[in-house]
Amino acid sequence: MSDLVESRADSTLAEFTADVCRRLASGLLDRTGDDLRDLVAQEVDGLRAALSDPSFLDTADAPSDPPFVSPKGYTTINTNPVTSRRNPLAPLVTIEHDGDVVEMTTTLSLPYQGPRGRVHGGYAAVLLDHVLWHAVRSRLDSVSFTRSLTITYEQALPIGTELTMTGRVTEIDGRKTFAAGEIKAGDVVCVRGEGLWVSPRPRT
Ligand SMILES: CCCCC/C=C\C/C=C\C/C=C\C/C=C\CCCC(=O)SCCNC(=O)CCNC(=O)[C@H](O)C(C)(C)COP(=O)(O)OP(=O)(O)OC[C@H]1O[C@@H](n2cnc3c(N)ncnc32)[C@H](O)[C@@H]1OP(=O)(O)O
Repeated sequence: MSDLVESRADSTLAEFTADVCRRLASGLLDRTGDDLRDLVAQEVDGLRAALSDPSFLDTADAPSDPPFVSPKGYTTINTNPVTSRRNPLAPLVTIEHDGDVVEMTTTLSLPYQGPRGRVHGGYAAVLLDHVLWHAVRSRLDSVSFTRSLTITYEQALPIGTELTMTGRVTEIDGRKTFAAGEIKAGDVVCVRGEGLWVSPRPRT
């Protein structure tokens, strides 16, 4: 990462706007009528205040995902639908590396619901893909892509409860890296995943 291409205030405004979008996306699914109107009005007021008076925004913390100029000279924004604070599709997650194990936590709200009260299985796969990719990435110098991912849904994965995703590499064989992990709600393993990540063939 190198030069910033936007002021800190503008990056903070962008992330504040993404948070507004997250709250609206949830509110649209659990509020109706006047309750929904109140939420929309409150968020619109917040956006207006943030635009007209920068001191409205809490700038104590540095923006999580400011755009930057990459070492290759491209202006880059983290678009990732799991981790980017600037992408309203991404829930707020923490990611920590502990030796070879990567741990990610998040709590998912209604926009991620499949069956009532349960996380959509496809999004559970997204979370596992991401945490396993991080585990793979931490062991390789090269880029790698998910080639296969097998998901086993053992228990309902709850909405509104903190989830912990863990991932670890199980084998490296040339361009192939195998990884496995799980998603827990509390102490209960709800979803398991295992897969293969392949680095592209070196250019000849
Ligand atoms: C890039 C940024 C880096 C910097 C990062 C820095 C900060 C990070 C910040 C933010 C995060 C950024 C990004 C993270 C994003 C997402 C994370 C999740 C990951 C993804 O979301 S990623 C998208 C989905 N993914 C794809 O878009 C892949 C599409 N695909 C391909 O692009 C090709 O498929 C490719 C190139 C992968 C391989 O192509 P290929 O032609 O080289 O492969 P080939 O067929 O040769 O297979 C090779 C060997 O695997 C064996 N093999 C194959 N299948 C097997 C199986 N099922 N089981 C056992 N073995 C298997 C073969 O038998 C052979 O083995 P052997 O070599 O021993 O013969």
